[in-house]
Amino acid sequence: MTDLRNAGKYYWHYLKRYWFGFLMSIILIVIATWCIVMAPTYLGRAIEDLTQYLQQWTNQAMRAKATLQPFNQTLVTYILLYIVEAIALFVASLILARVTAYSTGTMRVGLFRKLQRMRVQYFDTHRDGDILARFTSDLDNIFNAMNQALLEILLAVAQFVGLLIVMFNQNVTMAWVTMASTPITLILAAWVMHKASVAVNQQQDDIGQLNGYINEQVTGQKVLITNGLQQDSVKGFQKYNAKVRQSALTGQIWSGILNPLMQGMSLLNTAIVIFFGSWFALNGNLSTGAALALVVVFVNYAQQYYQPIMSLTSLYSMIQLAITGARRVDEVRQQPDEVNPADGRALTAIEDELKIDDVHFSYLPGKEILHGVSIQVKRGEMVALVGPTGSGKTTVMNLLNRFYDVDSGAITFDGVNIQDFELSALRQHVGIVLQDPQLFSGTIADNIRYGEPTATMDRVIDAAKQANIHDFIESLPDGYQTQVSDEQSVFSAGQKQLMSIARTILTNPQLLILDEATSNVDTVTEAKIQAAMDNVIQGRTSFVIAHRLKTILNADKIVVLKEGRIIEQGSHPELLAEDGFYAELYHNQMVFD
Ligand SMILES: Nc1ncnc2c1ncn2[C@@H]1O[C@H](COP(=O)(O)OP(=O)(O)OP(=O)(O)O)[C@@H](O)[C@H]1O
Repeated sequence: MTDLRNAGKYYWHYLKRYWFGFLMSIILIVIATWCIVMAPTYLGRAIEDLTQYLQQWTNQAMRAKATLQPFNQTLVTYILLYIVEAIALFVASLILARVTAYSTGTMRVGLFRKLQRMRVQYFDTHRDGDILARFTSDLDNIFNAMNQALLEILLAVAQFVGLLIVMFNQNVTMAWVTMASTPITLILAAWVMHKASVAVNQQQDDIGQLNGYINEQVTGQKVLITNGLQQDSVKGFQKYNAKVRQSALTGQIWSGILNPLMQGMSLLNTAIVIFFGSWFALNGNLSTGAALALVVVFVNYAQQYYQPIMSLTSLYSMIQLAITGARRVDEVRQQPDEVNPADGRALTAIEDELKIDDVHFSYLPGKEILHGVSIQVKRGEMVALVGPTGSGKTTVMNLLNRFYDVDSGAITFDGVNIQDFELSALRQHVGIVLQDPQLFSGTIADNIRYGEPTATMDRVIDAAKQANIHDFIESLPDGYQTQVSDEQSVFSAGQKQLMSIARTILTNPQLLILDEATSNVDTVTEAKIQAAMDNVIQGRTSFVIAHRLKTILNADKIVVLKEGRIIEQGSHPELLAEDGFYAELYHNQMVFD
């Protein structure tokens, strides 16, 4: 029920933008419904007219007065009602198709915009495939249901209300008889629908997990091949697939029961109406024609009465998928946005110093990762973060540009808490070169100017030169205009790293964070990356997460992290003299190098 209410709110949020079209289609649907529910009364009247005509015609004295004119008139009205109904429904369906296309289009854009505003935490804790499933299967389910079911739902509701009004207008007792089976029908329907909705919810979540698994296995294909895990991968897939199959089957069975059940109830209801109608006709003081007409009209109503219920139940699995889709898409919509201060301060430069002051941080409540980390960096200095895996180096980086916010303590630029800066200004001045660089579809030039799309070609080339990748780009047949998504252009990890360094150089950040690549690159590329990093670091305040210590010997300060605590801090010679953890790490690495 909560799902239904939330889905209603979700749909209304988008439909109300197209209220005029929506209103027009509702008006047309009301007109069509009026025609549908009025038609049986004209049928009844035609029967009465015909009976009267036959009675007069069979009576010699009255035969001269017998005329078919009223019967013909009623019949023409009856036919006209169906023509108007057909036209009104056709136009309503055209308008609704347009409303659906536009509102689902807006939903897709809304979801994508939301993804761009959300906190990194969401992406860290949800699998890519599951996020993708919300764009694909969930939004498709919403679109299909709106396209095919919206008209039916509106029509069913209008028809139901219209029918009640007309029935009670015609004959109150017979109206109650027609409605007699409703409570038991509703109880049965609610029970089956509840069972189906549980299964359909499960089905969509299982599909999300299956997509997550496929995504993971496709991305990690090389790891699978090198470890000979293809068979295990298929087994894993079969496990997830079996879950989807099972929940889809359960959902289909429960949804499938609903329609035959309602058909059965409709037949039962018609039988009740015929039985009571005949009894009522025989025992009442109606003329034969009126009694006959009453039974025919209410048998017609009894069938119409269940029609809205049946059309809703036949669409039930589609509607349930759309309700579940709305829940899953709305779940994303409800996620908190990144926190941007109301009157954020502008950030133009780090003039003096950057300070990480007694920072405590946990990704998950109760599981602290950083326990009181303090680092002070003067403008233009280079700080290297070293430490065993899982010691918290990346976490410090995540806090510096507010991927996450500290639990306590503060990070300040020239004494101003970074949480007080305008978020976009902060991000603009904190450049990050990630371990695993990402290229986007477009040309190499587009990729280098990704952070500053208006940069001139001269600046792009200059950045590429500083990043030691210009010669390579020039050697390509299309140079800077080479499409990176082209199947012909597959770049090595080192080349991607260099392009990503060029991209960062172009944005000219005040603070630079380099997550040193751990991937194995050849020694020539390694030297190029090192030179590019030296270029980009030159004169800039920078944090380097170092895995190979020989790359950070010149750092102004080396900070050694272990289990989220700083255990040593100083320059390379100072730390060697201390002969502690760093010295041991260094000597061990030197042996291997
Ligand atoms: N998004 C997250 N949610 C929960 N815990 C996380 C998350 N990211 C990292 N952690 C945990 O935080 C701790 C520190 O991780 P972090 O990535 O900062 O280490 P690191 O020093 O950069 O390691 P490495 O050298 O392997 O990259 C680890 O125990 C890790 O499991």
